[in-house]
Amino acid sequence: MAQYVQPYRSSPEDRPRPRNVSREEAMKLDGYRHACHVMLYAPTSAKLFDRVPIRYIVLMMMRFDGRLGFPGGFVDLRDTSLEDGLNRELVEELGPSFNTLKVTEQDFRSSQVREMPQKAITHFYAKELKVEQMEAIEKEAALAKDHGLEVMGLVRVPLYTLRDGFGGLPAFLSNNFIGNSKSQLLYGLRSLRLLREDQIQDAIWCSQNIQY
Ligand SMILES: O=c1[nH]cnc2c1ncn2[C@H]1C[C@H](O)[C@@H](COP(=O)(O)OP(=O)(O)O)O1
Repeated sequence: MAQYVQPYRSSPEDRPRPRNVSREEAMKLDGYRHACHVMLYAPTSAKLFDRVPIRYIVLMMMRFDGRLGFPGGFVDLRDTSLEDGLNRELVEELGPSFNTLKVTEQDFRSSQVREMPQKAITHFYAKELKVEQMEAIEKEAALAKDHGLEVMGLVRVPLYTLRDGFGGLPAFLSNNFIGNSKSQLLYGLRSLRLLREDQIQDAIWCSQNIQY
């Protein structure tokens, strides 16, 4: 359930940055809420315009607040584990597939602690699927409980950069992202080697320096 939180009044540079912690350390910290989100991805041989390789389908969503983020949400560790709580959120946001297609501890990638706007730990997961599973999730999501409410729609992340130097991943990165989901996306692309480091750096640079 989304909660209203007082907006930031400080400039971005003044805000404390989230820090990486191990899963073990994260689980020992007191006084923090835990949120879990997952990057679902699937290798594909599809080509845009029969020419530009899509390479991977990577799923994010447009949230109720107009920002991009990954599926998932807050998990109450008093009555569930991180992964059970995450799968429950996924059923609400994406549909019943996640009663069987479960995200597990093996899909865990990282934890980050933040102090503002409220003390929270964000746990990030990534799960590889087959194209057919991904397409089934996309179809099913329109019938999920949260569709049109907390989830305005699923989006695929373009991993290519078009000839104009901005279309594709750079333009996508210039959107507004919730919390640390943009750094989670870049971390996921990097650590799973869905893109090379130079491709990621170029896309970040173009997203900040070129606008069409
Ligand atoms: O994709 C995300 N990556 C990191 N942090 C995220 C992401 N999406 C939301 N958040 C933040 C925002 C909130 O502080 C918490 C939980 O938000 P949400 O997913 O909207 O969860 P509820 O529906 O409120 O349970 O994580």
